Amino acid sequence: MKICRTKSALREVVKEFRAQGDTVGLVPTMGYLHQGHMTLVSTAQSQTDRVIATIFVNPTQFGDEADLDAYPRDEARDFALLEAQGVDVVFAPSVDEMYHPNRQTSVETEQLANMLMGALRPDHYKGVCTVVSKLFNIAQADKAFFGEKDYQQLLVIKTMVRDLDIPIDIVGVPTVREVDGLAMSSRNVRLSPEDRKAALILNKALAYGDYEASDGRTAEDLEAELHSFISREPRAKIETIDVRDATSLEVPQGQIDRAVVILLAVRFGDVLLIDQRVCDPS
Ligand SMILES: Nc1ncnc2c1ncn2[C@@H]1O[C@H](COP(=O)(O)OP(=O)(O)OP(=O)(O)O)[C@@H](O)[C@H]1O
Ligand SMILES: CC(C)(CO)[C@@H](O)C(=O)[O-]
Ligand code: BAL
Repeated sequence: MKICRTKSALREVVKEFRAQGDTVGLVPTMGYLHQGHMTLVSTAQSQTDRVIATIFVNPTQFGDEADLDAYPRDEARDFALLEAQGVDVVFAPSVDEMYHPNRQTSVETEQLANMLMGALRPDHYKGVCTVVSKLFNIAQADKAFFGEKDYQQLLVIKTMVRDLDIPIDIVGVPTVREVDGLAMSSRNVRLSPEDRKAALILNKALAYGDYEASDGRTAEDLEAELHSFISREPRAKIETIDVRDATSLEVPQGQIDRAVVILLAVRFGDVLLIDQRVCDPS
């Protein structure tokens, strides 16, 4: 496995792959890898000849300095996992390598970036779109792979690619869960044992919501029911519960009769967890 620290080193490797006629898949991550990331990698390996994983904790998508500082990192372990899985290249640049000191350009999907998680984390999706478009430009991959767990992020990136005519296919990968149902996340290691147990309420709420969605509810009713369901867990501090159209993220009008997505953002201690589920009662 090649480790590239600079953009020019990565461009050179990609040029060699292209010369051999190989297709290239890109898996962007912020490291501290778990089985969710490894599933993105194996999906990429099944669809492209060469796979590049990137590890970069992107400061421009963190509004909260403390969240950035607390973000877990273990590069040696990440490299070992990627190598064992047969990844061709890992791109792990420094912040100075990624960003010009006088950078002036950013990318934003104006509407999608500022609703839901974007309203909760101002400028978050602007930071995501900017770094992801830079990664796309550097790696020139055929396909890029993202988790459905970060549902709004996936839609934001698909929209950016559509609006800016970026020549890449975006592939969404279903959420990988622990055996007890908790969605895998790098932030899970920061949960206390009590909060780790309490966080199981999220997946239970999604199953409950899926069942209730098919029973002639409005989105507003379902949000209220999910609110009382999750509130039964005293350690859960609800940030947002939203039931939205699964493709536009608009508020659905009237009884739910088409695919909606339930989006949860709930804090346990100081850790904000997100989870989602698409429900299609039609
Ligand atoms: N449980 C999961 N199943 C499938 N894909 C996932 C899962 N968790 C993260 N991903 C995807 O992995 C990619 C990199 O995500 P990231 O490195 O931020 O990991 P993370 O576990 O989501 O971290 P955190 O939620 O703590 O920020 C994203 O496309 C994300 O959607
Ligand atoms: C896509 C991403 C790697 C951009 O920094 C990040 O938002 C993530 O890990 O989901
Ligand atoms: N997986 C989303 C990246 C973030 O929380 O910043």
